[in-house]
Amino acid sequence: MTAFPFDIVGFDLDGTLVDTSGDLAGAVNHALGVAHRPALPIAQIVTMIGGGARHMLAQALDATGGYDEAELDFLHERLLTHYEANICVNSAPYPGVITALDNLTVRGVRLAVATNKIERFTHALLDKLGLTGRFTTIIGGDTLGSGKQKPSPAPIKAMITAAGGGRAAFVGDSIYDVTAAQAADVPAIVYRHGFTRTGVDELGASAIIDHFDQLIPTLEQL
Ligand SMILES: O=C(O)COP(=O)(O)O
Ligand SMILES: [Mg+2]
Repeated sequence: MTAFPFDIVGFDLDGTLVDTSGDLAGAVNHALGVAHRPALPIAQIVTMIGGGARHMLAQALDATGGYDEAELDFLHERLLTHYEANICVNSAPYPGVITALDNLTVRGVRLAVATNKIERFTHALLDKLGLTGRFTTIIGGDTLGSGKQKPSPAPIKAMITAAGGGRAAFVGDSIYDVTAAQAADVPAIVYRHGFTRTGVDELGASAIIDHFDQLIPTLEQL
């Protein structure tokens, strides 16, 4: 067996490792309910995920009549409280994720997460799914401070450093992931069935996978 071409494989969380659409949509619709606004369909809410919870809520409020900053602040807190209490009611890894993580680990690859989800929620969700121990490094949306979320390359660079350095690839589902990875000079692989407003084929990824059983062969060909 020839050496695997990557030392580190980093992953986005929402829409890449885990289908969190049910619980994120539940939290958005809870906040909309607090504001006496109509619920939105999951299919619409998934297009709002990727830039952090506050950005997701701002788009949902825009779609239901607009908002001011004070209202966004208040409803953001309510959304977070609801989400924390219901973080893994309807969230599960995508098909083939666990096997792909196993097979990368067998090849000696270090695994990492760089997500825009708040760090404590990231740990809570990965803990509930029994996945935390698989990752050498976990970088959340607030880990590096404000202004340093994806699409900034900062989380990808910090992830690589914290995971011990070496050749890295990043797997994500949205333009935030592709932009961040490319700015960090790391190939971006996009999972087709995640959450994205932009068409997957227009994201400019180095490769697209339809199923996680394609991840290792795809990485081997980059
Ligand atoms: O919390 C979000 O909006 C997105 O999180 P992600 O970076 O794991 O997709
Ligand atoms: Mg995502």
